[in-house]
Amino acid sequence: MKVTGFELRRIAMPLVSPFRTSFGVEHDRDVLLVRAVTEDGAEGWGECVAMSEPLYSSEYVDGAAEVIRRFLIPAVLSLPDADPYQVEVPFAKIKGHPMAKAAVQTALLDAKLRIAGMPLAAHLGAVRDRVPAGVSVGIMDSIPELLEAVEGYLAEGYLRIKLKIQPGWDVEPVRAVRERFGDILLQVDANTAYTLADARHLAKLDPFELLLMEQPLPEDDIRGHAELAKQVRTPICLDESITSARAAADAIALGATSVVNIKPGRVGGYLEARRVHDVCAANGVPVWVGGMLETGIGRAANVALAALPGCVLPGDTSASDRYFRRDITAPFVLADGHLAVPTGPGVGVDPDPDALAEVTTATEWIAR
Ligand SMILES: CSCC[C@@H](NC(=O)CCC(=O)O)C(=O)O
Ligand SMILES: [Mg+2]
Repeated sequence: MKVTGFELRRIAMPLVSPFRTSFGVEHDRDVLLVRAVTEDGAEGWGECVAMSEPLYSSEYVDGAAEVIRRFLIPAVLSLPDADPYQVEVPFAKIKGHPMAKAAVQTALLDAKLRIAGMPLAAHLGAVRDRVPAGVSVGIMDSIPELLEAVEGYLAEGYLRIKLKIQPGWDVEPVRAVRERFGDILLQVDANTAYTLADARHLAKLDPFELLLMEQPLPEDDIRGHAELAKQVRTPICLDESITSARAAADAIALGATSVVNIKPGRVGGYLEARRVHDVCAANGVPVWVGGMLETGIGRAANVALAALPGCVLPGDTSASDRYFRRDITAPFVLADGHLAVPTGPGVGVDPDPDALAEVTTATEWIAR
C-alpha cells in the first residue's frame, strides 16, 4: 500500500459535563486525528487519545503531533509498503509514544482494510455483533450528585458502573451507590492515586463486592500491586501499567493483576491490543476495553476490539452522548445496554464533513 501523505487534524470537542478523575478535571477534548491517503485515493483514519496534558501518561497531544510529524510519518514514508504491520519495525526504534504510534498505525490499518473491504472487527477476530456498555462516572462534589448521575446512566441502560475514586472519595461513594442501587455491576478506578500504605483502607471496599479495583497504585509499582492483591479481596485490574503484551504477561506472572483494561492507545495500537488480549486469554485473565473519551472514530475501533472473545466484561465503551453533544461521526447509541459493532470496512465509520468542519481548529498535510 503506497501512501501519498497524511493529514493531521486537530479538533476541539467540548464535553457535555466536566469529567473529574484523581488526576484532574476534563472540560473538553483537544483531539488529534490522523488521516492517511493512499496512492489510489483510499483513506484511513486514526485517533490519537493523548490528553492535552501529560496527566494520565507521559504523552500529551502537542507532543504526539510533533512525534508523528518529525519521526513517525517519515518512517512510514520511507517504507516501500506502508503496511500497518510493517511499520511496527521502524516504530520500535522510536522509544515510547504509544498513543502517537497507535494513531498512525490505525490510520494505515483502516486504509488497508477499507481497500480490502474487511471490517476491523473481522480482522481482529470479533465473535460478537454487539458489545455490553459500561460507563465511567467522575468524582462529584457530593454523594447526592453522584447518585443522581448513576441513576441517570442506569436508566439509559448501562450495564456496568465505574466510579472514579481518590483518597477522601472512595468508601462512602461506593457504599452509597451499593446501598441505593443494589447488586449492579460496579467497579472503581483510582488512576494511581494510592500507595501500598493505603492497603488497609482499600480493603474497606471489599464488602461491596466490586468487580475490580482499577490501577490503585502508580503505573510502575508492579510489586506494590502484587503485594496489595494479597491484602485486599477485590480483584486488581491494571490500566496505566499495561503498556504492552509483555507488560501484561509480567504483571500476570507476578500476581499484580487479575483483570486487564485494554487501551489500544496505551499499548501502541490495535495490533498490540490484540496481543494483550491473547496473552491474557492464554492466562485465563479476563479483559475489557477501556476508553479515553474517544470520538466516534476511536469509539468505533474500540467497539470492534471489545467484540473479541476474551472481552468478557463490559468496557468503557459508552454511547457518544456520554461525552459529546454532537459526535463527528454518526453517534454510537445504546440499545438494550449494548453498542452495535460497526460492519463497514475498516473502522466502519466516517467523519461527517460538516460536523468535522465545525470542530476543526487546525489541519496540516504532510506528504512524501
Ligand atoms: C480523562 S480519564 C481517561 C482515562 C480513564 N478513562 C475512563 O475512565 C473512561 C473514559 C471513557 O469512557 O472513554 C481511565 O483511566 O480508565
Ligand atoms: Mg483507568
